[in-house]
Amino acid sequence: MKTLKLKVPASTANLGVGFDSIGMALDKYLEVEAHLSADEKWHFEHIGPHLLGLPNDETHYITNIANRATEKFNKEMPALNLKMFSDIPLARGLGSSASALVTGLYLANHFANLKLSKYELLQLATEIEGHPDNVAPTIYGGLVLGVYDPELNHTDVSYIDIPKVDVIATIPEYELSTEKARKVLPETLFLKEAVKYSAISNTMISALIQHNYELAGKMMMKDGFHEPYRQHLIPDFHNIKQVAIEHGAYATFISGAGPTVLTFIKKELSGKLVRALQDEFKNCESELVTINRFGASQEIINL
Ligand SMILES: Nc1ncnc2c1ncn2[C@@H]1O[C@H](COP(=O)(O)OP(=O)(O)O)[C@@H](O)[C@H]1O
Ligand SMILES: N[C@@H](CCOP(=O)(O)O)C(=O)O
Repeated sequence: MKTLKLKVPASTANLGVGFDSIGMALDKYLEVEAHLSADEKWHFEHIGPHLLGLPNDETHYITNIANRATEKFNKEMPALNLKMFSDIPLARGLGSSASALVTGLYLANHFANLKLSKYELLQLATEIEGHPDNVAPTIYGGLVLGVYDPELNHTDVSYIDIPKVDVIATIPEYELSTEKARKVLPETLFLKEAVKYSAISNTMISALIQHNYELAGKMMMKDGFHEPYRQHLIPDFHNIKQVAIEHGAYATFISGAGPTVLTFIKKELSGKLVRALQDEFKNCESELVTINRFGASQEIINL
């Protein structure tokens, strides 16, 4: 039986100061095997702890996305049988919903024969998500910067080299939905503030391009777009940052909408810090995560 196999990475959005614009793909994955359903109904089999509680019929988010994509191109989405495994914890700021969204689009592209390019998949993904910072690295891999213009319904993206640093994710055991974490943000900023924080963001990117991680890290921790409004939702944030800085980290910031906290640190220092974080914050899982360079991948196999 012809089966589509997808491997779709996690992501960390914002990188401190790039709210809704900057993101990086991580080596954690949503993996899916899909084939046409014999009884024309959707069936999901979830393997592993991270997908617990998700529906196993057509009410699934992935079905919804696949149907939306096919309707847009006046095609029909056939029902599928899916087996899914994920090591991306849900609602932790590691882009689980973006990986599900991208999965839905890849399924539609293949099974409804939409023939969309990666560029077009990105346009569609951003139109649905409203910002490219998770979906762009999920599709392309690496570190991606982007902007979505809702009036033109168009997304532009650009890439820079992935930083040569070690990355530590400190993942709390509780969930924080992006929806809730967006509700605490202000509607507007004064021009003076917007100028200040976009200047910080510009400087951060330039420093990353020059591999000046001291300066990039300093800028990453001066965010004014989201972190000040969200940090109260993550009670350990301040202390995690403190421990990381004491261990020589370049920067510690909220991953996506949180509650995961991400740290950039020199390769020589990362082992000691990850063990210290694990010892100190027992209600969190602290782990070294690598950066994914290639984005979502697919292959067709005969099972
Ligand atoms: N593989 C998946 N299949 C279906 N729905 C998913 C999947 N992954 C995530 N979701 C949905 O997305 C929600 C989490 O999204 P969100 O709050 O944006 O957090 P994050 O994307 O940071 O993990 C989950 O509670 C679930 O409803
Ligand atoms: N820019 C968004 C990113 C949300 O990322 P997620 O991984 O938490 O879904 C935001 O900060 O709200």
